[in-house]
Amino acid sequence: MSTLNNSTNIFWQECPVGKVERQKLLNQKGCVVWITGLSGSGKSTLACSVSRELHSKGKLSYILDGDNLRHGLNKDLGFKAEDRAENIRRVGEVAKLFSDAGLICIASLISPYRKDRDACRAMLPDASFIEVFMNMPLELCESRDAKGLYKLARAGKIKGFTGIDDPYERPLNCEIEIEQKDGVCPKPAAMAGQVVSYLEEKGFLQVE
Ligand SMILES: Nc1ncnc2c1ncn2[C@@H]1O[C@H](COP(=O)(O)OS(=O)(=O)O)[C@@H](OP(=O)(O)O)[C@H]1O
Ligand SMILES: Nc1ncnc2c1ncn2[C@@H]1O[C@H](COP(=O)(O)OP(=O)(O)O)[C@@H](O)[C@H]1O
Repeated sequence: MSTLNNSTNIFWQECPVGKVERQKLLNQKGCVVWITGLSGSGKSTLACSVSRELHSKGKLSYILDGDNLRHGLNKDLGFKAEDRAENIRRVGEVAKLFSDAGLICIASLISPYRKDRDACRAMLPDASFIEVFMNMPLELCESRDAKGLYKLARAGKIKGFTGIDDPYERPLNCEIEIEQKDGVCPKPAAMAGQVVSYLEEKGFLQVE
């Protein structure tokens, strides 16, 4: 029987060093911090700030940024729903590997569909998928328009832009929500503090 076109006759190879041993080495627990939200909501800013804060505490993290991964791993994908689903699935699988390696993996993607995010959650061991919702109003994201994409979307030059003519499904049960206080967005360090405090409280930054 030909095995050229499918993944049959494959076997799981056990590795000599396990996740628990890697976590001991690093004195931290592997997990995935999954940041979701509109373009311009501050996902990358938060990811960078969390990573920097963790680094200063001697904790190893790695950022998987949607925009960056679309330059390589996901360069064959566009923005229709099935491409976004495949984008999220692949990043979920990569995040799972980083988490298994013992790292705090910070994934920063719009990830607009609840079922795609939930599928990533289901790939990870219990409680190690930490969904962070950048709950920023569209008006704020659009006013920032750091890349000029909202302007192009409003002009009809980009079709299917999230929040304009493509959906964004808000999380129903996220672990962390970042939102404005009295109409003001918290500073990046404060947003990162919220995430790092959560990781500390849940015991991800040390092993017993
Ligand atoms: N149609 C459309 N809709 C949304 N975003 C678009 C689109 N076209 C290009 N971009 C740029 O792609 C970045 C989002 O990539 P993601 O991989 O995070 O998207 S997704 O999770 O698959 O929905 C997004 O980056 P961020 O602004 O950092 O979110 C945009 O720069
Ligand atoms: N907490 C914040 N306070 C002020 N400006 C912010 C904050 N977070 C992000 N920004 C700014 O908003 C713009 C979009 O942020 P970015 O992190 O690129 O968003 P996203 O990754 O969700 O597209 C950037 O110019 C960034 O400097």
